Amino acid sequence: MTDIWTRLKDHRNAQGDLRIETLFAEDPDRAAAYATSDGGLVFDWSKTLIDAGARALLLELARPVAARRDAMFAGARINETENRAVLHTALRNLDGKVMVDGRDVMPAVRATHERMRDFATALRDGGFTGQGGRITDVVNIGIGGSDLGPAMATRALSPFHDGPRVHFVSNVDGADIADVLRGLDPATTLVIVASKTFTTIETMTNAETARKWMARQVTDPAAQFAALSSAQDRTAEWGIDAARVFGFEDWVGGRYSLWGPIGLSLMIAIGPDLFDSFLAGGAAMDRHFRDAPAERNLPILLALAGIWHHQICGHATRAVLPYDNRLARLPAYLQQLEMESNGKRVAMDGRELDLPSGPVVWGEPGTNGQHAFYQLIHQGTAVVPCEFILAARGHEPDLAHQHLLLIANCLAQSEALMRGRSLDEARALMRAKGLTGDELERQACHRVFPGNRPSTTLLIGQLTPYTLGQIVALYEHRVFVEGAILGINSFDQWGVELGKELALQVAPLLAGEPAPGHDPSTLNLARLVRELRG
Ligand SMILES: O=P(O)(O)OC[C@H]1O[C@H](O)[C@H](O)[C@@H](O)[C@@H]1O
Repeated sequence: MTDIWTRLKDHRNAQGDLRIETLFAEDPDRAAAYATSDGGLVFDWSKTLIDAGARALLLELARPVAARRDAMFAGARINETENRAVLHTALRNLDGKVMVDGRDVMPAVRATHERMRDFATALRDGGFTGQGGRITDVVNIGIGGSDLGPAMATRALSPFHDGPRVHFVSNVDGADIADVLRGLDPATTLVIVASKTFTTIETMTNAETARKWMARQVTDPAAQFAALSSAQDRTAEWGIDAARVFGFEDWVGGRYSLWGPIGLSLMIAIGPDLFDSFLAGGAAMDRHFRDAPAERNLPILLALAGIWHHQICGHATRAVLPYDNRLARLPAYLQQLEMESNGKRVAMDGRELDLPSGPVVWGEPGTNGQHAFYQLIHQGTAVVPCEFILAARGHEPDLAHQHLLLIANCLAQSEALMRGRSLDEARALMRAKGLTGDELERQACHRVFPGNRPSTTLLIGQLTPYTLGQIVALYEHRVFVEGAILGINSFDQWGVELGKELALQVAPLLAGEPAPGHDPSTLNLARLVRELRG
């Protein structure tokens, strides 16, 4: 562990039971000094125990990030275990020139983007039809990065939908596709098979099911399929016409792929111009990440707050709490982005990490979470740093009073987490209710909130394609910064392989075939399943 980590831990230890409120009392400018903004986004990290000393040390920790950031944007093969460049940023900076192995990759990126625009426009204005007429519904079949991004963003931007209805199928559980296809007309439905590798078993199984469903009603099912993939040989083999295949290169990681062809369903829903506005928001965040000094650099500050809470303070999880119902899928999206990227046990050079890697990320929109798990956040024994996300304006002018109530709840939660309620305050409350003596004491202790629980708030004006682009790129770069500081390769995902391999070996067991090498518990469970299936 380098000296700087030790100094940070020492600093935290020296803080002892310092309270966040004390930091505000000592520094009248704290609220403003720890509310960093760019491009209309405000990141308030004042309700944390990061004081001036911690801030200086954290910024020192971030110093080596710049070189790696520049290497990423320059197309260096920073994904070393897969020997790939990392250039999802090229998908949203369409005017640029990006060299990979001496070749400018941007003309091809722009050409695909144009084809996507043309296809989406044709679907939306009726230039492309199904065998039963105008396309009314689009079903995106994909999983992981080929699902979570477009599903999250499509839901987030529902006020901007003016195209065909868009649905998502991901799970290999037949219940998923059955529920989505029920009620759809195959003759007016377009199925998009989204898979970078075009080998993912869930996606290929669902795609086959959709093809059979389509074939029952239309004469040429393949004509109503499109594919998004970097494996164009496989899409052709599967029978999808190259005119409806939108490709991308291996330097776009699955969980970073929303900006290109994998975003087609979103483009169809909101239209190409608003999709470009989403890209512009992401590109603006890229410029900010590249140009802003570390002390005002939002991705760096989000990452440093994360490192402070997880690696330094030892808080095991982080809650993402969007006070925006349309961001309901954001926590799931961030789970893949953050946990698949930084949930590693070895550093880039193969040595075991001597610090914890990324935290468990979880969450639900407010105010719903308040009536479910906030009890633990306020009074449980574990400290859960909370990340609130909030838009000043909603999209329902007639319901502005509800939006104000939503905002009030969000601000109240972060205040309550920090402030808490002392035993004396709890006693006074009980006294006001007429309790006295032992009964007062017995009840009061349950009403104590320890407080001093950290939170940050990301505030935006309104959730639009542009601001969503800013937010998604912000989180991508935050993950990058955390990975760079920890020395992790944030762009591979070897940890998903073993389970996939074993699933193939377990399948014969379920059919009652001999399959050597399984443990007694798995054998027993497979036997019980066979019995229950009859
Ligand atoms: O897009 P695909 O190749 O179908 O991959 C879909 C997903 O599968 C894998 O399990 C990876 O862990 C994910 O990173 C990826 O997004």
